[in-house]
Amino acid sequence: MDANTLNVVELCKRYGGVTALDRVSFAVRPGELFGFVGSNGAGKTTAMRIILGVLAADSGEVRVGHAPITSSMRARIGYMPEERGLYPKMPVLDQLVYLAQLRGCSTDEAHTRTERWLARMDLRERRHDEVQKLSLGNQQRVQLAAALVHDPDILVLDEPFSGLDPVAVDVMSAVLREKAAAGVPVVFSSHQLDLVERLCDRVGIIRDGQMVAQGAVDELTSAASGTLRVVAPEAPSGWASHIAGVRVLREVDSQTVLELDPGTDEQAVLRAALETGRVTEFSKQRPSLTELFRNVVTEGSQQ
Ligand SMILES: Nc1ncnc2c1ncn2[C@@H]1O[C@H](COP(=O)(O)OP(=O)(O)OP(=O)(O)O)[C@@H](O)[C@H]1O
Repeated sequence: MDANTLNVVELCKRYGGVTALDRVSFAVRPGELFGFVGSNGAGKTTAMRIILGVLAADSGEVRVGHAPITSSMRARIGYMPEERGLYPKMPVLDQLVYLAQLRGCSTDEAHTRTERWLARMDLRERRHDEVQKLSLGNQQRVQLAAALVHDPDILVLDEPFSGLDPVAVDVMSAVLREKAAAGVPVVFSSHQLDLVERLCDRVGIIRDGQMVAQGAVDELTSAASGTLRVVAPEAPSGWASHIAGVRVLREVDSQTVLELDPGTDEQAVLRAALETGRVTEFSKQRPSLTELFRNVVTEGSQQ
């Protein structure tokens, strides 16, 4: 394992009668963008707070490489907390310089890096404004700059995209990609699954404190039961409804969309379609990450 891999091992955390985390494990390698997704209250913020040491786990461990994380390693993490946590009355420039110094930069270095991030985040004209006077999206840009200004070795961002306009989403995405390309392990939580699908190398889906799926988006969506689109112009209505392991999702004119249980033989479906006459299209559609997420989350709530 790479010495800079962020390694979360079997974390457990309870709040009274609520199990917020139940043996949650995942690893984020240098250069990897890891998307952490789950419904409200699934346990994402709790896991991130434990990584940062803001909260203690009941059991389990956070490691960097093979070594248990130390406070000096934690100081090298760039963190964007969900509750944000900037000083509302402090001007943007002073705030970033202060945070950079707090994390070990010299005064000159803190100013140079702050200027660089202000330019990158398109905040130069706002440098002397109090944070509380900025729009929410601009406060978020300052928050990202605050997480990055000390050039961290690891990035942990709690919903960095929430409330951003499309231009700011692009800026944020580009910055995260760059940091990952520079060898930083990046983990972020988000409810914007199309964005997670586009951006991330791997994702982890958490439900009620348990990691229920984890892997590359491609791997997860290709392993999931997808849908089949069949165009059979001569087929009578309901032609597929008797096939075992098959559910008819839609039937419009000659087009039928089917969902197959895992393990159902697609060739049997094709044979059944051919028995009705011509088949002009037979194609498998992978679920999107959003569909996969919905399936995983609803499966759990039906148990
Ligand atoms: N300080 C606390 N005291 C009691 N329960 C808490 C506390 N913090 C979190 N919880 C509970 O722990 C569970 C996990 O919460 P957490 O904030 O980690 O979820 P989340 O996945 O980040 O949710 P969201 O997407 O809404 O931000 C929830 O049931 C929540 O109500």
